[in-house]
Amino acid sequence: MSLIEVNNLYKIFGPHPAERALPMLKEGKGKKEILKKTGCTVGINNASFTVEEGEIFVVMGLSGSGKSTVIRCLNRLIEPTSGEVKIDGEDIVGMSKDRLRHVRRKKLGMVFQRFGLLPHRSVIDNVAFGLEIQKVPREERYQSALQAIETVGLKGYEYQMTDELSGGMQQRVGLARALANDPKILLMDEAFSALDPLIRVQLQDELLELQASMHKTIVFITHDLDEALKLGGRIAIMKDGAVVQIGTPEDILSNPADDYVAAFVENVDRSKVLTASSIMRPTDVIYDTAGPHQCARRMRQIGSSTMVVVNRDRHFLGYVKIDDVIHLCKKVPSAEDDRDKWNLRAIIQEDMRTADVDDLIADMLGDASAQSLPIAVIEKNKHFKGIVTRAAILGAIGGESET
Ligand SMILES: Nc1ncnc2c1ncn2[C@@H]1O[C@H](COP(=O)(O)OP(=O)(O)OP(=O)(O)O)[C@@H](O)[C@H]1O
Repeated sequence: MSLIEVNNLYKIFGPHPAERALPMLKEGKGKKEILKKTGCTVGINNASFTVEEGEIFVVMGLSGSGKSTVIRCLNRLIEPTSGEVKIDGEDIVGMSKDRLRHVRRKKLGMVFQRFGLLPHRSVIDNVAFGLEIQKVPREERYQSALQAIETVGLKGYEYQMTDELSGGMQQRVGLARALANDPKILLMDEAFSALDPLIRVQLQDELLELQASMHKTIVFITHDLDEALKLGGRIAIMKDGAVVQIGTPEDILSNPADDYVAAFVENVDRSKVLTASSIMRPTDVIYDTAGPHQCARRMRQIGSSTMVVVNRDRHFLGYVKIDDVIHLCKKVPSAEDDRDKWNLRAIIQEDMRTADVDDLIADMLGDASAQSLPIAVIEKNKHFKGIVTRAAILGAIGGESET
């Protein structure tokens, strides 16, 4: 089950939207015509998407495309005109006020662009504010607040007044306040947009780092494509209230759904968002306990002149070349028992480059050692996943293809 599920969501602002404007919108009438004939503004037009537990889901679009309206429908700060919004399986659209308050407190945290802090209160009292409203005893709420403050890197600033802090630090307080409740879901509306570019990049990096340990589910709104590509596991692109495409950064760059998305991503440097996992292919491997004859046979079978060697746990160890294998074969009598004494460990080369599954790999093009050999793609624990060739990298970033 998805943690957030939005089905056929509509929001129209203005007088009696459900009576005239909604049917017109469903008939396919445009935003301008509806405004002219009914005085109503279309905010969201039939949006459907799901957000999975633990992902960063970015909603991106130009100003006025409906991003803020969508995120505010997720916690019902805005009442949808029609449609379904399920949080953890519960439809919040028809939910009672009491239940909604409970869901907001326990499951949803929100971080705004303008930090929304209480200026004359200390950092800790701002962070603990939500818990204070919930009448959580002082000691308990301070404990949760201190932990959240430490998480966002503000330890030592607990008793500073928030209006004495820089913009970047205030935004950390905003984030800590949302985290203090330990919500499952963080809703972040243009959270970094008001910050200086350098601070903004720093907070993006920190958010990714935090996410690696916190595993929250994050809905992040931005109008900035670079930010969307950097943070988003998946990105929904909005235009005139409608979701025009949902996909991973690679999907969106490689297969834009329409001319609008294509124009949006036209000038993106693809090499910046290319990940090893998107262009690697699984490949045959040989275990380090194998003997040279066995390896030579396998290489002949698959017609390859290099072969990746892994250990029993599929940890990447290195590679062997056919010439070295044959050389070793000549020394070793062909017998199955060559294994123990003459296994491949003797000739494993260790300088084949490796890249994490999610590493950016374009810089490898510039490295001479990557030119002829493929790159081994590994997980953080060294578990071998597959290989990436130089031709695959060039193909993916639109350069000339080589074989
Ligand atoms: N309270 C409101 N009353 C009337 N129209 C509204 C209201 N809030 C939003 N709208 C309209 O709904 C549409 C979507 O607005 P929304 O603020 O969701 O867009 P956005 O993509 O978040 O833009 P921005 O980045 O500028 O905030 C716009 O046409 C906007 O004018």
